[in-house]
Amino acid sequence: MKNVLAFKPLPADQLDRIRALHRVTVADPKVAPDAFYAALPEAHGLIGASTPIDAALLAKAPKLEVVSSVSVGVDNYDQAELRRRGILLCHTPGVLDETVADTIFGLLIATSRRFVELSNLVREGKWQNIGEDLFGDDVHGKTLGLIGFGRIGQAIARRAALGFGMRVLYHARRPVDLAAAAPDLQGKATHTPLEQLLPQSDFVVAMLPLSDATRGMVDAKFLAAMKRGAIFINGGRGPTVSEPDLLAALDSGHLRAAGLDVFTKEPLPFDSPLRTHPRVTPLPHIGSATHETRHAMAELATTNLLQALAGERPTAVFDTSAA
Ligand SMILES: NC(=O)C1=CN([C@@H]2O[C@H](COP(=O)(O)OP(=O)(O)OC[C@H]3O[C@@H](n4cnc5c(N)ncnc54)[C@H](OP(=O)(O)O)[C@@H]3O)[C@@H](O)[C@H]2O)C=CC1
Ligand SMILES: O=CC(=O)O
Repeated sequence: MKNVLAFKPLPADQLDRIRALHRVTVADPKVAPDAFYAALPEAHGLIGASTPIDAALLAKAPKLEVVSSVSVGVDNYDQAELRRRGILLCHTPGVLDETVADTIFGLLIATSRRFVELSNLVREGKWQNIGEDLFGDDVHGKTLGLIGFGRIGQAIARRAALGFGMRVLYHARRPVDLAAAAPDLQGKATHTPLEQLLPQSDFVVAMLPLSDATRGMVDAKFLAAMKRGAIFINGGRGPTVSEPDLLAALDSGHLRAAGLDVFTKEPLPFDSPLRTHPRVTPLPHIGSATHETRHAMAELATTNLLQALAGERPTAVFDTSAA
């Protein structure tokens, strides 16, 4: 029997799976720091999400064998330190792709058709004639530029190309072998250099992991290269975008709107201009937040944890060798 520290609450059925084999403490360091730090020195496994796990914290956990994240993105963890210590890092790729792609498509439609602004008109009792000044723009038939074309990017491309008749261009460091990875997208998504993708796209969606290479990638130069009147959506990680540069591009009228599920600082600070900007649709990082998908993520994270603690190779280990 080993010691597991859940740093976020887990669904009851997944906690039961762990409790059948191990001792479990549930303590979120932001909510119950005393209980969390009391359990840390004896913990063999950590499971949870959205909490930075840095070298100082890891130093207080000498027995740790595995960190199992209920997320696909693992930028919150000190990967180099985990690798140095030989601690496995596990995550939840694949099970959330369709749900996140739905969220991103919701943002495409909400921004282009001005859902929030027009819904507020109704709520405020200001619905009169809907004249040209309140019209939106079509989504179907337009050009989508995807920055990041991994599991989730491809699920977004599928909706765009097969459902909405959009032309799909994508940027990633390497072209994807569509015949092997996504045969249904063959001939429907084109690997395109950034400098050609940006001026052609009516919508640019960033679906990037956060790394040294992607931090600040969407900056003034990137935004200036976008087509005038285009819409920018960020579903990856906040720090891949320079928020001041994005605000400047919106305020100058160069960009028509932005849809943002992720921010440099989360929760979004109350004084952030992005919170109330009339042409920004902000969401509270809910890409994967459905009952079904959050449960599937917790289930995969639990499986990863139990496999690691049993000395087996977990289903979804994140490769920290590049850290
Ligand atoms: N908003 C939300 O709730 C959610 C957000 N996310 C975020 O989305 C990210 C992507 O998830 P997923 O699709 O599963 O990840 P994948 O690893 O499958 O895809 C990542 C993509 O980004 C590309 N990429 C990586 N680095 C660069 C770079 N420097 N320049 C250009 N392209 C790059 C990769 O291609 P290549 O390596 O060839 O460059 C690949 O196409 C997660 O890491 C997470 O941060 C995930 C889930 C939910
Ligand atoms: O942002 C969410 C994730 O799974 O990564």
